[in-house]
Amino acid sequence: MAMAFFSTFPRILNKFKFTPISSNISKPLLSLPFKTFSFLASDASLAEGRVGFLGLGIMGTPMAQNLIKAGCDVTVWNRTKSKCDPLLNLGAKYQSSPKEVAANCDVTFAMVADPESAIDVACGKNGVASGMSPGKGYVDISTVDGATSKLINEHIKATGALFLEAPVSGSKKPAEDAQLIFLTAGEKSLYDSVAPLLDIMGKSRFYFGEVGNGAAMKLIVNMIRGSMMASFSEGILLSKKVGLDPNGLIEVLSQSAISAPMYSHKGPLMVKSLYPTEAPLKHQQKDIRLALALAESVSQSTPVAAAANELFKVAKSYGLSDADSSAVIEALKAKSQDSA
Ligand SMILES: NC(=O)C1=CN([C@@H]2O[C@H](COP(=O)(O)OP(=O)(O)OC[C@H]3O[C@@H](n4cnc5c(N)ncnc54)[C@H](OP(=O)(O)O)[C@@H]3O)[C@@H](O)[C@H]2O)C=CC1
Ligand SMILES: O=CC(=O)O
Repeated sequence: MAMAFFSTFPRILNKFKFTPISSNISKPLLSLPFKTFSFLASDASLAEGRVGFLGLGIMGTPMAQNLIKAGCDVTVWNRTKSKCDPLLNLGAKYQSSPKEVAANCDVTFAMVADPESAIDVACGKNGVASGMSPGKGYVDISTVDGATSKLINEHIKATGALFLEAPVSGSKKPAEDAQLIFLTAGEKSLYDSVAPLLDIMGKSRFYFGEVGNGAAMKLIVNMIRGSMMASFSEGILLSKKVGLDPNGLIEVLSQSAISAPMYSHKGPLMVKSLYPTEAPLKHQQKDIRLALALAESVSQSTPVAAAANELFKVAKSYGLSDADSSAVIEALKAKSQDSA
């Protein structure tokens, strides 16, 4: 199939002196058998590709900004229209529905909240599928389950267009700094074509084969993330209770074999009971919930994640859905007070 936009991105990248992809793929990835590398198409004679971006929340806004700053021709849409304004001020175009964005762009990205919104945006009335046609591509970056991704794939493929799922690991700051990790699966030719765009927004990318595999990888990563955050919260509170400085714990962890950037980044704020939203707690709980369903579908026992899920549910019931996921610590504080 002739994919007009496939060969257009190199032109954009040449124009803006984009770093070749091989230089920003981190080394350890090279040893993984399922990692696929792509190279840019060489025909730079076609018109520049038009890129659509749907969903301008915490993640979508900086990702779309990076595309615009790199010189891409970006058209945006968001359910709450006012969130488009900062992007329009940077030079983005606007269309009034996902359908119109898809119809006016060569490749369209979506970064929305959850399975329900991803299906709505892709398959609903005035959704992406109704604006798709052969030669176009749709890349869903939202974190959803495999069944949702497969459903969207079917709707997009029925139009003759191509589909790629590409959820990301990395939060608000990595999105701003173009340091995201893309976990993709689906149409390989679309992966190859949009690789330059993924590289504008991220630091590395994986290709996992058939649709659903990228979603599964993302859910597993975030299941681990949620369990880590719950355990870290317990550690902070326990260190306090036994008279240790929790900042000391954070320092020790940072030098230890179990150090994680998340602990150093969020820990000092958690000690001060501050939870500026980077990764909304409701999304973290959604990810563990979906990961638990995935585990159940293959009869894999996940008791640690199940316990973490309960804690996130308690935090949600305390009105912390829109706080950062680190606010899960509040659920433990409340628990200790309840039992005191
Ligand atoms: N924040 C993070 O650290 C990370 C988030 N993710 C995942 O990325 C996705 C987006 O996250 P994030 O940007 O943080 O979330 P936000 O809550 O900040 O943004 C959610 C976006 O989804 C849109 N949306 C919600 N419901 C609908 C709907 N029914 N129809 C159309 N649009 C809808 C919102 O529109 P509106 O503005 O109108 O509400 C908004 O643009 C989620 O799947 C999340 O799990 C992945 C990695 C990291
Ligand atoms: O979804 C959040 C992340 O840090 O990844």
